[in-house]
Amino acid sequence: MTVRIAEIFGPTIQGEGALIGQPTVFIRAGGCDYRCSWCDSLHAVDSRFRHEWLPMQPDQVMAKVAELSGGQPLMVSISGGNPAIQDFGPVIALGRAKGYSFACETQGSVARDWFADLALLVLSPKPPSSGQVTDWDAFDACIAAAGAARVVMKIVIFDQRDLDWARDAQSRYPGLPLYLQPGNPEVDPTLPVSPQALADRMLWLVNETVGKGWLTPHILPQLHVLIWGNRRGV
Ligand SMILES: C[S@@+](CC[C@H](N)C(=O)[O-])C[C@H]1O[C@@H](n2cnc3c(N)ncnc32)[C@H](O)[C@@H]1O
Ligand SMILES: Nc1nc2[nH]cc(C(=O)O)c2c(=O)[nH]1
Ligand code: SF4
Ligand SMILES: [Mg+2]
Repeated sequence: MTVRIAEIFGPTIQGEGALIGQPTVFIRAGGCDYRCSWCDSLHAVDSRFRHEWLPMQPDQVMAKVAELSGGQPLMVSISGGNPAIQDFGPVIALGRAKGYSFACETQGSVARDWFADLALLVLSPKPPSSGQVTDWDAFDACIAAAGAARVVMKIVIFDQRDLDWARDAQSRYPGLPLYLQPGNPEVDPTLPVSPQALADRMLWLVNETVGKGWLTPHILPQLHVLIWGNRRGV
């Protein structure tokens, strides 16, 4: 069985959420069941780019990961698109046998049994600004599928409405560690990103959460955007 792969890149650092700063290689799956208005990875979502997505066998995927990591087993981050619309079980089994561990980013719309084989499942339900609607039953199924694996929730915030929505999500899942990250409205890979604008969005988010007595979330920027802007493959 092959998987459709938009890109495999690294080693880089995990720029978002619970593993921020950790060296990792990314496997970006092609194809998504969502169409978020502000998606920063359209080259792995929009069918206009479908011709760039390569069908790969699990051993080909892991050979590329090993080449990029210099054969050193590290954390592999599976993202997309939505990797959960495909079967990454064989890739993860092969990688784990070679000493790699795996984290996966998904919106929580499709549950997979291979979630239980992850070192970390990052569930990133989409707030109102995305234009998508969360199916909480599907989200619950993702948490159940993860079993004993570590699970966190990461929510992108563009505005006050998103923040109110995130607060509801947190009260729905009080046991899930919550990571908030400011939304990046400038996702064109050919245009520069303003570090000051990134800092301003972080400041707004900190003031609207910590400053409003909301004390439990982790609030983090997209570190890779700060370093490399919207460049692909970093
Ligand atoms: C490109 S998505 C791929 C994985 C999966 N489809 C998902 O959304 O979780 C990876 C992460 O990037 C976040 N993201 C996408 N576009 C963004 C933007 N414009 N600003 C900030 N975060 C963004 C998503 O919310 C998600 O947490
Ligand atoms: N460095 C880096 N960190 C990331 N964290 C989540 C990413 C993603 O697109 O899923 C991402 C990415 O594309 N690059
Ligand atoms: S779910 Fe993720 S990959 Fe799919 S459109 Fe939204 S942000 Fe992009
Ligand atoms: Mg990204």
